[in-house]
Amino acid sequence: MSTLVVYDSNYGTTRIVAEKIAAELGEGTAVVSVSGLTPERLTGVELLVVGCPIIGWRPSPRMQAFLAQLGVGMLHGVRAAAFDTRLRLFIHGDAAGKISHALEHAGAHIVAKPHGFIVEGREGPMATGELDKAAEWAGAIMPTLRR
Ligand SMILES: Cc1cc2nc3c(=O)[nH]c(=O)nc-3n(C[C@H](O)[C@H](O)[C@H](O)COP(=O)(O)O)c2cc1C
Repeated sequence: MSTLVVYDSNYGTTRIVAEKIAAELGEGTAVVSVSGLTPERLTGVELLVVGCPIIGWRPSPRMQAFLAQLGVGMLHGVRAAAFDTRLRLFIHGDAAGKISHALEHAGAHIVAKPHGFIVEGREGPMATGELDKAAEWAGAIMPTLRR
């Protein structure tokens, strides 16, 4: 299966989560930054996982710009899931849900509930146990692919 993890990251924390998820999804899973990425890179991808930090209660600007390039139906036949990294705030906003919605709008079949992983501070690191949760979240995607 052709699997791609696309991430955005300002301080490197979300990249670490993306790499953890990719490792869980199996050998051969590619991990790419959203910077400079064009939708053409998604051609042939069967499983797409997308994640970024929450910035100002929504997906990071680079991720928003990428998602805006996805045309309706462009992800038809692609299975997809989304995550974000966020602070432990009372009002933290959301990126994972919004990414998931955008992927679905582009035609993807969503295979996991959007999930937010907690960072300790703006520049990271991940809060204790959150990388394990990321691995668990990714691991739960695999059985859905056999359906
Ligand atoms: C300008 C700015 C705005 C942010 N806004 C939010 C926010 O609205 N909600 C939240 O939970 N975290 C917010 N954060 C914290 C980021 O989510 C955090 O920096 C990110 O998870 C770290 O991941 P990274 O190392 O991949 O950049 C903000 C961070 C920055 C720099």
